Amino acid sequence: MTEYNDKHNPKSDSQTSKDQIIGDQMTKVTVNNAPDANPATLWLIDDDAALRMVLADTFEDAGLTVISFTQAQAAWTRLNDILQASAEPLPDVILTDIRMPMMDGLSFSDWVHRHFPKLPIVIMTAHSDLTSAINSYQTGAFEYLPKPFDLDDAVATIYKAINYQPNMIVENAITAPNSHINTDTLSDTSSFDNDAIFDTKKNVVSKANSVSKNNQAANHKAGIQTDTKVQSNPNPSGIIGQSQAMQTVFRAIGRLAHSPITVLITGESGTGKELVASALHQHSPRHQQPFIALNMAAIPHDLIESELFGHEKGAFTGATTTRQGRFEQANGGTLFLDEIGDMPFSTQTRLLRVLANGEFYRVGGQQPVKVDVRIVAATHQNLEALVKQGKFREDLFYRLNVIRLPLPPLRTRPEDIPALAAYFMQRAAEQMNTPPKQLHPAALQIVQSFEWGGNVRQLENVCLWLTVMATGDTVMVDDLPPELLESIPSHFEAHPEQNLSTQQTAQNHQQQNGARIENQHAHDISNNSNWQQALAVWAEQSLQTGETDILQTATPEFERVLLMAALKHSGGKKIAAASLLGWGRNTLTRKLQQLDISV
Ligand SMILES: Nc1ncnc2c1ncn2[C@@H]1O[C@H](COP(=O)(O)OP(=O)(O)OP(=O)(O)O)[C@@H](O)[C@H]1O
Repeated sequence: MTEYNDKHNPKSDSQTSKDQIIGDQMTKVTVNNAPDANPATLWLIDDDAALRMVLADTFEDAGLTVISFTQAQAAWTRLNDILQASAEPLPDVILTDIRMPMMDGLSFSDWVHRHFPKLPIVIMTAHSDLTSAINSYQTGAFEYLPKPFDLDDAVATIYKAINYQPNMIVENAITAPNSHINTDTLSDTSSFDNDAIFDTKKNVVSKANSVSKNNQAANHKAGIQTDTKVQSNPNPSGIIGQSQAMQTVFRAIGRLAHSPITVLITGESGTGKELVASALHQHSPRHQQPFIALNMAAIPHDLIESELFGHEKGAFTGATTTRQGRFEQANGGTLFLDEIGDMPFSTQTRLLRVLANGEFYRVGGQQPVKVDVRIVAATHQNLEALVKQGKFREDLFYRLNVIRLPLPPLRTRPEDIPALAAYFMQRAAEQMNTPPKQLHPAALQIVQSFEWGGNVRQLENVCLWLTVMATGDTVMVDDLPPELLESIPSHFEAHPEQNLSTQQTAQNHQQQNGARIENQHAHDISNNSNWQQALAVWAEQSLQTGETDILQTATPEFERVLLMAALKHSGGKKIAAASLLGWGRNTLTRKLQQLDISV
């Protein structure tokens, strides 16, 4: 007989674990290995049996009583019974997947949060984008775990949820002065598959979460509303990124969007500070009010005060009418103060006053103006250093620095580049009214290893440049702009064959090819000591950018490398090279033609 435990009634004599499905609900007899005689109870909801089993084992090993459900609806039914005054106690925490048949995890989380606001829910999802993070937190979830996640991190998150004090979900992150967004519980999400696979017991890899058409009907029956507006556009903020660093940013936006708290976004120029500020506004309750962005570095210092606070008629020469400042224009919404480090000292003092009491005077004004504005500030400068140099007010710094959201430079997250480049190529093509171009894998490799001092903005501009300047549908290495080509180490020419001309003399061909082949070979040996690994990385990146038929792309490249090595070894002699490769002479000739290699 199957039974389930709760924390007030632990099954002390059980030393084994077994699953049994009863109807659509699976209960699990729990092994209580932990010394805690009164373990907390976790309800685990996922329609993937293998994933459920791994997670259940992990949480049991961590000392929890686990009750597993194959569907959110089964858990919902049980919670409904509890709501109808059943004697059964509530779980201490719920961990649920998002996409499941009948009822999805977000709708379930929303319902639970409305009926049991103190019951923490952790949501796991294979869709590690901003929308998933925002949606999860908007349903009142305690935490959001993008798959694949580290099981140790998942356990830590679940225990954090169990110990959490109600009403502290947002405050956790925002009330601690000068807190940075925590990256501790995140793991690398750059590679997830759509099939149910288990990498190792440590990394949970995602499954294909098919959404049942029954979802909406079931939700309707259960009186649950789903946010179809958000779901209809998969990426309304246009923020791309799957790297761990960007996951942290998404979680921060998800957590902070609903709070009126001041946020200081830091990061190099072009990392997306304004985009993130706008996303914070877009996903906030203020989204129907104005989002006003003002760049302190772009306004002459003597105009900043009237720009920010407005002025009365006659306040200064040229002030022929009374004018509202940005603060008034942003009333009810968000004011984004970009390059805050460039704000003049005197304006800093006035800003501090507005932040303190929400009031200010227009330039030349006698009456205080009261506004309700959320401030999001940004800087690429080191504000602490500016404070030390006496250029930035320390008290303003502390007021702005309540929550700091650092954005990672692009060079630290090359795994985001394929998707970003594909996105910008598509956008540029739409702008130019041409079909989108694709980066050849060799060109992409160079793009990914570039330093990107101008960060995402520079990549965006390069994609625009390529859309206009590159000739074919596929951007080859030679098509790249000079700054990228110059960045290639002198011994490395990614695809030397592209530079070979049929008009060169035979001797030139042989000499040049010999040298190029040698260089290429040296590069390959020094960089691809584990070529299978390099190939795996390439395959993963190609698939992430939505490529198909990758074998068709990879096979000629594979042959090209071997062919170049054989030619190098034979000193450019084709018959010898063919024999080194195990090909006949005709095959080699055909391959040279197919691969467009001139020897
Ligand atoms: N993660 C991202 N996904 C998609 N587009 C991005 C991303 N990050 C930045 N961009 C794009 O890059 C460009 C620069 O971004 P943004 O202006 O927000 O950077 P910034 O950090 O505010 O720059 P600056 O400090 O120079 O003002 C914009 O066109 C923006 O849309």
